[in-house]
Amino acid sequence: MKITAVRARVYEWKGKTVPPQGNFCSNAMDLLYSRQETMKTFRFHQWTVVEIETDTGLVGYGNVALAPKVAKQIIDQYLTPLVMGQDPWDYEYLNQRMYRATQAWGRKGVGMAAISAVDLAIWDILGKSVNKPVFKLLGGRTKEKIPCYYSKLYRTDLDEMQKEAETYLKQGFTAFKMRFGYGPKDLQKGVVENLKSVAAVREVIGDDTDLMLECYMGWNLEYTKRMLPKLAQYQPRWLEEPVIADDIDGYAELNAMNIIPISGGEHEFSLYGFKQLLDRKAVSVVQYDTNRVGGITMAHKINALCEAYSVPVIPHAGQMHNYHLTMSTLASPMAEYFPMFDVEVGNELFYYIFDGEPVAENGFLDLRDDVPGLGLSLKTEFLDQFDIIE
Ligand SMILES: O=C(O)[C@H](O)[C@H](O)[C@@H](O)CO
Ligand SMILES: [Mg+2]
Repeated sequence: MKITAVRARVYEWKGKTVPPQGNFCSNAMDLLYSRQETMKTFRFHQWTVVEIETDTGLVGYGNVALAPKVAKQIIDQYLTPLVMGQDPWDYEYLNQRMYRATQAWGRKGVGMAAISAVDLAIWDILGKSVNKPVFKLLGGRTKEKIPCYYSKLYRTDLDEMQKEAETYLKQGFTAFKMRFGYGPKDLQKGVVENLKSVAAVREVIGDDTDLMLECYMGWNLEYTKRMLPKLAQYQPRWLEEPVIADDIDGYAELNAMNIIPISGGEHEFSLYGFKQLLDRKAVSVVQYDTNRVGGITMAHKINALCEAYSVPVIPHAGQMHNYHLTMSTLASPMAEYFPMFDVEVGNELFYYIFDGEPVAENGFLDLRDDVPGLGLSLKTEFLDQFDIIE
């Protein structure tokens, strides 16, 4: 089998969007600007879809949501020439070829995200060529169904957050991730507001559910050290991305305090990036995203590394490319899950582009044994709400 075509298309959403409400979500820009300003950077309203065709007539789909227009340029100009005419079953060789050819500039960030999109499409083809779902090529079914956590609860009015939590508690979720709306610049008033929001959500979901807390890189080491003892009473399962991804020493210091497990990884890349996080005990939960980290080929290796280090893998964002990795390893106990919403941050844009995503029921997701490849097809229903950049 040979790769005969690679197409990278940017889907740019032009439909209705829900602007960030309230203090929405702390983030890395908060140390520079006001939240209303920083929330403008917090938009993922484009997605690049990669289609790879083979001489046997198969078509595989990959995707990338980090800097999608730049990722397209990287795919068109650098990665396509490296995979054209190649056998997709040589996926380790092809992943290494793309990774090593771009080492000078691509080993972190959008370079790896572009490689991931091509790699996902290759694995979609592999599954389709043997009529097996991708997880069956990685280790098979390790769970009857995948437990998942409801992920949203951005910081709005507390009664709105409580209503949202109640809605999804009633749908059977037993794990919830919420976002903080305040950080170091908001001083003690922000500390109080952060604690109020956690208390409000915990009050609704009860003490017998998992609660995860998301900072999205919006705090710093000093502030987090002050917050951890105050948050411990709410028994969070983890505190996510308190500092920026490059502050590995900060992660390690916070994790070593052993007050609340620190999680991260959605902004880390490659097998070596995660080896560094694990060697330095920087995180207690690894959260790579398979469409960022280097693709399925790379994520599969990281799963094995995490198993050896006894650090659980709970990939960022859910979405089918991550569910196959979670299904195929005991190192991954659960998945993140964004239900389909009006387009807000953009985490939900995936649902407007692809068909095939499983819908959570009672806090579980199922992957079918009889759907080959990644199990996705391109949705036509919302095409008129996208500008497509070929
Ligand atoms: O962990 C997550 O889901 C990400 O950090 C989100 O995609 C981001 O929108 C922050 O909530
Ligand atoms: Mg996160």
